[in-house]
Amino acid sequence: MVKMLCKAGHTVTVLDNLSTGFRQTVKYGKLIVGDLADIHLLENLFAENKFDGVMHFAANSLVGESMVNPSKYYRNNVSNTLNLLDVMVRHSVKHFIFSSTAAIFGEPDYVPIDETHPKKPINPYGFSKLMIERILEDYADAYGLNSVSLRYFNACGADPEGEIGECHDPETHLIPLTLQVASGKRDSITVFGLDYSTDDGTCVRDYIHVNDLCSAHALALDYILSCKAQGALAFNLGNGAGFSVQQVIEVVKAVVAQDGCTLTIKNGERRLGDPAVLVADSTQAMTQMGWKPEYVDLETIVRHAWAWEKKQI
Ligand SMILES: NC(=O)c1ccc[n+]([C@@H]2O[C@H](COP(=O)([O-])OP(=O)(O)OC[C@H]3O[C@@H](n4cnc5c(N)ncnc54)[C@H](O)[C@@H]3O)[C@@H](O)[C@H]2O)c1
Ligand SMILES: O=c1ccn([C@@H]2O[C@H](COP(=O)(O)OP(=O)(O)O[C@H]3O[C@H](CO)[C@H](O)[C@H](O)[C@H]3O)[C@@H](O)[C@H]2O)c(=O)[nH]1
Repeated sequence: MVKMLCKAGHTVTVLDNLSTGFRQTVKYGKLIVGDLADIHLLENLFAENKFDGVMHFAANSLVGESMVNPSKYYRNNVSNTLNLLDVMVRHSVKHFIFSSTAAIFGEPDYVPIDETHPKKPINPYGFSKLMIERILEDYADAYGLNSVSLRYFNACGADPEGEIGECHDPETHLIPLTLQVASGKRDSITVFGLDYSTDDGTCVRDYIHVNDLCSAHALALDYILSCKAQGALAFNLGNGAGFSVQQVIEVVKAVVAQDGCTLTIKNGERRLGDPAVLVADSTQAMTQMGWKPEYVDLETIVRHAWAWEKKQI
């Protein structure tokens, strides 16, 4: 995102406590190492800079961890976000783009999931994000803070130029985990459940390229900066097409085979809390903001992620 903004001529300041992030990935813009819990730091930062808007990605985002340590999730994702929102209000910075998630919907009543779908999270992570969406509605009414919440489905891929890519520890996501098997970092990939009511029995997800998420953020910021829309908006972001776990693994297998790499695949039990199908209806983001995902082809997404993974070996 920072790369895209800087290339578009913006001046960007990054605030990150490096709890799960990495100094070396901030190749563009200025990095300030600090925590959103530090209100004095935030006050000084906003006093010293005249920001047009804020994009808020910082969060803890491991669903399983949120079940056993909800305090961490409500403190960081809700309380620390409130610190940020309040300092914005005090300094009259009125444009906010928020990283939300498909997890706010919980077990879907229907797919594809549009913005009017009931919001019934099934874990503290999802609740923490939904709480901020709710808070943003009140902050729009009371303080005139304009915001766009972007609910990502399964974020994946990597910088198409190969400069920046995904690096989580622990890694829990299907595509990077499968690629780590191909690169030799892991022994095998386990398919979590083959008894779902889907065509091949494995879960279906909507895989959306990180650069398409970034282009949606850039459009969202333009959208509220240009005063085309006000208030607290929210859009679902996905490719609109679902792929099963087995389909993803097949695509990965074909991509890595070109480098002579292979996969060891194991069948396992269902992972707790995994809905069978999560697919987004992104019509609103397209019609209202003019968003159009560019990297819709799963093979392209996997190729970009594989190019990044190969650089990590
Ligand atoms: N990766 C996905 O599939 C996905 C899907 C839906 C939503 N999201 C959301 O997108 C955002 C980014 O996700 P990601 O996968 O890049 O996660 P990530 O953990 O790689 O990035 C989060 C960043 O926030 C920083 N951070 C966390 N708490 C902080 C604090 N208190 N102060 C300052 N910095 C702090 C971390 O150091 C890290 O650099 C998150 O809000 C996440 O909930 C991600
Ligand atoms: O080793 C693995 C890892 C994952 N999976 C399966 O692959 C699919 C995708 O799993 P991911 O963990 O890659 O992604 P999720 O769709 O479960 O989670 C994503 O969407 C969630 C919202 O539902 C949250 O936002 C979360 O942060 C985000 O990564 C799931 O069916 C999962 O069961 C496996 O079979 N084996």
